[in-house]
Formats: sequence, C-alpha cells, structure tokens
Amino acid sequence: MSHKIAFLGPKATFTDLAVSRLFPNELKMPKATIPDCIDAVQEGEADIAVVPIENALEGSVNITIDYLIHEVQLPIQGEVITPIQQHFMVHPDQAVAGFKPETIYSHPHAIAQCHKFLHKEWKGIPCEEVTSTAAAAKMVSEQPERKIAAIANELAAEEYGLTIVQHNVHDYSYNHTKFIVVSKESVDYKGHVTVNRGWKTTLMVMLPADHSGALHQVLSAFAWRKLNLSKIESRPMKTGLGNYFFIIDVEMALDEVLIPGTISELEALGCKVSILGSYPSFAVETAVKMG
Ligand SMILES: O=C(O)C(=O)C[C@]1(C(=O)O)C=C[C@@H](O)C=C1
Repeated sequence: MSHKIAFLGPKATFTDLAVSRLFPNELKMPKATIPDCIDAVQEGEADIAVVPIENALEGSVNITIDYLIHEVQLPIQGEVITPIQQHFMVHPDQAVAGFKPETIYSHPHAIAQCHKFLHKEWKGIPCEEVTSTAAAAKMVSEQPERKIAAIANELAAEEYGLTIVQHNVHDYSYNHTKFIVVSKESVDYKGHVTVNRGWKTTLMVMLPADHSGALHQVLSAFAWRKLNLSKIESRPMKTGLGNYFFIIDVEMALDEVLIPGTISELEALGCKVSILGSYPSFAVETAVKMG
C-alpha cells in the first residue's frame, strides 16, 4: 500500500523535490504550511510529513522545531539534506528589457538566502513573504499583468510557466537545506536515491532553573562518553525571558548503553530530557530535478 506524504506545497517547492528523492513512489499531499503538514500526520490524514528544519545560510526553521516541541509531539524518523538553488523568475509577458519589479515574492528563508543579490540588484524593491517558494511562483503566474517576480527553484519555473531571468541568485554557493521526516511509525527507505550518512539521535534537554554550570555539565555528559554532537541549539520555552530548552543532535543511533547512560546522568542533574527521534540521515548530492 502506498503511503501518503504531507509536504509544504504547492507542487514544486524544495520540500516537494526532497520528497520525490526520498519517496519516489508514494502519494504526495501538498499542504499550505508546516503546521498543516505535521497536523495531517497527527490526525491520521497522512502517514508521513516532510518539512524543512535547517538551512546552511539562514539557520533553523523555527516553526518546525517549535511546533514539534510545543504543539504536536511526533518522532523524527529520518532526515535528508538537499542542495538549494534559487532563481529569479517572472511571468513571460514581463520578461522584457528594462523590467523592474514592484514587488518580489518568496518564502522568508529563500528571501534570506538571497539578501546580497536583492540588495545589489533590487535595492528598495519590497520583498513579500509567502508560504513557500512555489506559492510565490504560482502567484506570479496567475497575475501576468503585474510587474512582480518570484524567487523559487527551476521546477517551479517549469511547473508555473515562468521565465528565469537570473539563475543561482542565492548568496553563497554552499546552500543546502535539511528536511526531517516525521511519522508515528518507523519508515522504510527502500528505493531512495540518496547517500546514507549514518544515524543520528535528537534529544530535547531542559536545564534545571538557576543551576550554575548546568550547560557545562550537560555537555560533559556527552563529552566523556565521546559522543559526537553535530548540533546544539537553544529555543525559548515560551514561559519567561531567559527560559530555554536545547535541541542536541548526537551522531549515533540510540543504543542501550551510551545514550541511555547520558540521559540518566542529565536527569540526575535535574534536567528534563526527551528523545525526539533516532533516525537515518540521507544526502542528495546533486541539485534535484524530478523525472
Ligand atoms: O518554499 C519552499 O520551497 C520550501 O520548501 C521551504 C524552504 C524552507 O522553509 O527553508 C525549503 C528550502 C529552502 O531553504 C527554502 C524554503
């Protein structure tokens, strides 16, 4: 039976491209926002959600982290890292010499990945944030009479019939985004066309209040066990200024000794710890194009 995969739509977002690589033969279900994707899994409408969590230029996608911590607790069952290439595109009717956009539309992360380009080429032109890069491309395609542009990927230009005026407008050549796979059940990755980068375990750690040196002690619990951390990030608890939790990625699968031992040590320090997932990590090496 085919799985239903909720993803940040509409068709031809970067998330759509990531889904096509990881789950080429499953049924795709576009959703308007990241919380909608996660809700679809929680409510049983979809089996799996694929949502962006971190970009190499712009950092974390906070809504993904916050929604999984504060609203809907679903385990992370995988991650995939894909290259991101942003292009500047317009409706073919507007692709004429001397075109100057009145407004440029895209997803906030995409706009942030192209700040230098926007500052240099289109200083003073307002950028408006929409729910995804493909939503921006779709909008531009539906309003041929307006002098507007979108920043999106090549597939979105094809899908919505736009003309790419400038390719690769992201500010740094190493531009990759990490997407996570969220599901109630463990996920079978047979058939993926990606490189397996090993396993990871993601923990959420809340430090005890007013405990001097707590973060140092937390990190030592990993350090003396020689557990390699690939990410540590703090996010507000949303209970008061200065109250934060930490998301920690450990570069190994959940075992029976080292990670449980670390968690016991952290709990003995007064921390609250939960395991957000233990999962395989994949990478797509070349810019993705759907076949
Ligand atoms: O708008 C899209 O195409 C998305 O898939 C979202 C998103 C993001 O949230 O970071 C994904 C990858 C890129 O970094 C830009 C935008």
